Amino acid sequence: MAERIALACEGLTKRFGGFKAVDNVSLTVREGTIHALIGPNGAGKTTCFNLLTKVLQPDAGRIAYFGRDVTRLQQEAVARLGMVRSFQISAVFLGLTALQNVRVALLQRTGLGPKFWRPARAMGHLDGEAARLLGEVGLEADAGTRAAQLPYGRKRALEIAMTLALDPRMLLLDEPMAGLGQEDVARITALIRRVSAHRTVLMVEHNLSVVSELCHTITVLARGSILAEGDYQRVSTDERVITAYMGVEAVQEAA
Ligand SMILES: Nc1ncnc2c1ncn2[C@@H]1O[C@H](COP(=O)(O)OP(=O)(O)OP(=O)(O)O)[C@@H](O)[C@H]1O
Repeated sequence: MAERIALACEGLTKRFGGFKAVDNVSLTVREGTIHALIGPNGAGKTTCFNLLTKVLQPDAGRIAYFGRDVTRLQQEAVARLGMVRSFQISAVFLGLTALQNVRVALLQRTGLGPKFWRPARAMGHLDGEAARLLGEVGLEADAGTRAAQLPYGRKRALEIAMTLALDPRMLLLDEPMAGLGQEDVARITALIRRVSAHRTVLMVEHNLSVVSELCHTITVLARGSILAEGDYQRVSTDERVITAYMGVEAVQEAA
């Protein structure tokens, strides 16, 4: 069977004033793979990710999701097509329990988001599904715990459960390991691998050992352009990639 392309962009460009933060980037994310966007600081990863996730509009280029042109669609519209950017920890309601937070995300999927201040009884039918999603991320025992009380790694897992509540076919994760300690990194790595079964994942990630362990394809950006692409073995031995990373380190050391 022919391999399908989940997400593709062509000639993606974004300027801030006269500066091109993303310069003519074309990449394809194959269905069912975990694909990473890496690169030294200031490479344009976040800008590129924000373009792909519809937070920013490109100045040039086009984006296709499963063959459909989504370049001009809003974030909510692409989410309805199954392309979902992860909830940020800041989007978690700290005063609500883990279960209630997932319920809020489920309401968003059903289009009832803005009306979620409704009697608890009226939302009870969502609790089964919310509990199942908490189980999927290993938080079943924390269903009744207020999000404020959850340790950071568990908040990250809750964030993933809330993202899964939107029933994504493709997950877009923005630095999922940021701020996590060693043990949590291992847990969240395993969790992403688990939830990526039957889904496609694109992630921006600084932690290269996680990238090497988890990702099938890696796109390396530097100065807004693609420097190299391939599996970890290939990109990590690419002279241009080594120079790009070392160059930045050398500049930082000298500063
Ligand atoms: N809103 C903006 N206005 C002006 N310049 C911006 C803006 N956003 C990003 N830039 C610039 O674009 C370049 C790429 O930034 P971006 O945040 O995309 O890089 P990055 O690879 O994600 O970096 P980091 O790893 O440090 O997060 C940087 O030089 C940055 O200063």
